[in-house]
This record gives sequence, C-alpha cells and structure tokens, in this order.
Amino acid sequence: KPSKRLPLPPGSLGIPILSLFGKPTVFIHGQAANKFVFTSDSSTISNQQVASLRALLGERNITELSGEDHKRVRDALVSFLKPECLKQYIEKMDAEVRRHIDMHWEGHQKVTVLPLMKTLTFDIICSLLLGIECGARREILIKCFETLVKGLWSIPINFPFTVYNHGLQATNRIRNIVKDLMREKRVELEQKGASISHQDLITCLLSIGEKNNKEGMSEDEIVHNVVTIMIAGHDTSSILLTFIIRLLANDPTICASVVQEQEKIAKSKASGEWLTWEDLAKMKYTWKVALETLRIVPPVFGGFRKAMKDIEYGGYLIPKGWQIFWVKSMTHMDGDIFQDPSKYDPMRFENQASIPAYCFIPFGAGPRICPGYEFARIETLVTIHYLVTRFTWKLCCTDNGFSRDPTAIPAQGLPIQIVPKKILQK
Ligand code: HEM
Repeated sequence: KPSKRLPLPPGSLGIPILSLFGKPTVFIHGQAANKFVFTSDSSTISNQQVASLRALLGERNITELSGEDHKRVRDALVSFLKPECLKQYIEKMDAEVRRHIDMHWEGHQKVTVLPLMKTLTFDIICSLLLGIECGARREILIKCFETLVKGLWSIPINFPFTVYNHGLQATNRIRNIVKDLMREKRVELEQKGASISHQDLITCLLSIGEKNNKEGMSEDEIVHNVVTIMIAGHDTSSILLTFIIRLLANDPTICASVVQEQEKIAKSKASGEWLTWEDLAKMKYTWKVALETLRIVPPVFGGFRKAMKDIEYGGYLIPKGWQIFWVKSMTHMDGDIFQDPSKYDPMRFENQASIPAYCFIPFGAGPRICPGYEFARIETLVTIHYLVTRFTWKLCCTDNGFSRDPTAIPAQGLPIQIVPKKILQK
C-alpha cells in the first residue's frame, strides 16, 4: 500500500488546458515501466483514452473496455484477425495492392509516399474489414475518415467550426454507413448462411452474435469497434510502409538484400499468380527490415492509462485518477538494450528471443497487445514485394527527420522519383 508521504513525480503540472489533455500526467519509459504498465491488472491501472478519443471512437470501443467485456470483444475481433483466418485473404490484399500500384504509381515519375500509403491501407481496410468494393461509398468514407482523424487529438470543445465538432459530425456519418452495412450483411447472412460468415470483419462479428449471445457483441459495440479498427489499422501501417520506403532509398545495402529476397519470389511465380502464405514465410529479411523500422520510428509513440488507486512506483506516489503516459521511443533507443541504437541494423532481429522482454514494444505487450499484428505484417510484405520488384526510387527531399502529429510524418510526406523495372516472372 503506498504511503501518502511519498513525493509526487518531479515536474510541473503546467496550465491545465495546455498540459497533456488537461489532466495531471505521469510520463514513464524503460523496461521496468513498460512491464508495470502492461502487466498491472485493471483495478490498478485501467486503459482510459483522452476525452476526444473516447467521444469520437465511442464508449464501447475496445480501448475503453476492461475485464470480461474487453476479453469478449477482443476474442470476437481476433476471430477475424488471427493468422488462420487472414491466410484466406492474401489474394484480396494482393489484388488491392496491385490495383493501387496500377492506378497511382504506374505511369508516374514522381509520387508522394505518405498520402499514397494512407490511400492504400484505407482501401485494404474497406475491402477486407468492411467488405466494400470500390465506388462512391469508399469515397464518402475516406472524406469523413480524414476529418475524424483530425478530431481525435483535438481539444474536446464542441462549438460549431471547431476541429472536434467536425470530428463528431464525421464519426456520426461513418457510424451510419457502418449501420447500413450491418443491415445489408445481416440480410445476406440470413440468405446464404454460415458459409459467408468470414467474408469480412462486419459479417464475422454479426455471425458471432447470432451463434452465441454470450460471445456476441451489441450493435453499438460492433459500430464503435469497426470505427476503432479503421483508425488503428490505418495510420499505423501506412506510416510503417512510408518509413520502409525511405529507408530503402537511403541504404543501398539493405535495399539490395530486400530486392534479392523479393525478386527470387517474383521469379518463381507465373504471370498474374497471387502471393501465398508460403511466399510470405520466405520474406524473412524484409520483415526484419520492417521490425527495425518500427524500432526507430514506432508509428504509435505510446499510450495512455489511468491510475485507479494511489500507486507507488519508483519511489514516487502516482495519485488515484492521474493519467499515465507510456512512451516507447526512449526504450527503443536505449544503448544498453540496443547496441548503437541510431544505426539501422535489421540483423538485430535475427534472434528475436535475445531482445529482453518489454524492450521492443511497437505493438504493445500483455493482454492489450495489438491484435492487428498479423494483418499489418501481411499488408506490409505484400506491398513491399510489389514496390521493390516493379520500381526503383530515389528521394526528392534530403531532410531525414520527421515530425509527430502525433503519428510520425516525414518531411513533405516523402516525395520520391520512381522508375519502373522490367516485370519478373517464371
Ligand atoms: C504497424 C502497424 C501497427 C502498429 C505499430 C500497431 C500498434 C498498436 C499499439 C501500440 C497498440 C496499443 C497497445 C496498448 O495500449 O497496450 C495497438 C492496439 C490495437 N491495435 Fe494496433 N498496430 C498496428 C496495426 C493494427 C492493425 C492493422 C489493426 C487492425 C486491423 C490494429 C488493431 C488494433 C486494436 C483493435 C488495438 C486495441 C487492442 C486492445 O485494446 O486490446 N492495429 N496497436
């Protein structure tokens, strides 16, 4: 039990409205801090998002839930996001990536990577998770979605014309589209039965509800979590892809090894043949490059928790009700854990078991570890495969830094010059 006489963590609380989201917030990092955050039970530390996120994503979204509710909703989402299920969708992802490249890269000499990767990951989400083919609905959704994302980290003051107010309007429109989709998919499920239950995430969640109510989700839960997954799976993978593309332009040796691995796979395929699960398993070096990119530029730089009671940590008192903000970059760049931490070295991940627990946490850890890991891995590998086998590129901008908003953004969105390659196949 913590003693009330322990000092508060050092630092200034700042002016409330300007300080981190208006609440006293403790900033922590390092292996022990990560373990403390990821393994504490929900009666000590709960997962509670800032007010703007909660309002825009919906109060039944997974990041707001704890205990049995969290487990039930998470199990339902994982029943679609688990590898055994996603294996069936590699073809669909492959088709989206090829369509994207034909439309946005082919025939161009210069492209700006970040907005393109955002378009691509959004299209993959529409196709696989929402089951929406190209067309007007996707166009409306992407417009609302951009407004919603801007509102997520805004000050939650609901006056007309504020970013937050626009975000609220956008989220309502998106929720209505998801509800329409649910009505349509319910009818389809009634007509075609369980054989289509895994055709997309929405149908999958509806069919769990119908099979067994104890495991199922309410209508609000489905809507709030579909919107949350759209956010969780979009700004993350698109940033990872963008920074891999920048790394490949900056490091000819790493690039040559990725190209060699991917060209070998491309040469083994007949014209038009889709990538398979087995092909992805051969992309070992490319995935190490992705992991190293996630270490240096984690798309999600940290997260929020709330102290549910007075907690003693590291000789300080974290009072009940305070926010805890865990940040991963400082652990990822700690020279005692990762030798020469500023050096890009994918071979650090040759033996992942040698990395101490809670020190490499781009996807978090513990019961809330990102359930989209496999989805992100597949879309990253498929995209990099087609980009490196079809193009070479060089950077138009020499600024190698990035800003945070709060996700990582490269200078000018990463403009590059591209040159098509001769297509390889068996
Ligand atoms: C490179 C890509 C990605 C990264 C780096 C990433 C990272 C993370 C992190 C750090 C968390 C928070 C863990 C915590 O609070 O303890 C998280 C949670 C989550 N992610 Fe991801 N993510 C990625 C892609 C995805 C994708 C593609 C999806 C879905 C298709 C997804 C769905 C989720 C969900 C639903 C949660 C909440 C889990 C829970 O609260 O139990 N993520 N992710």
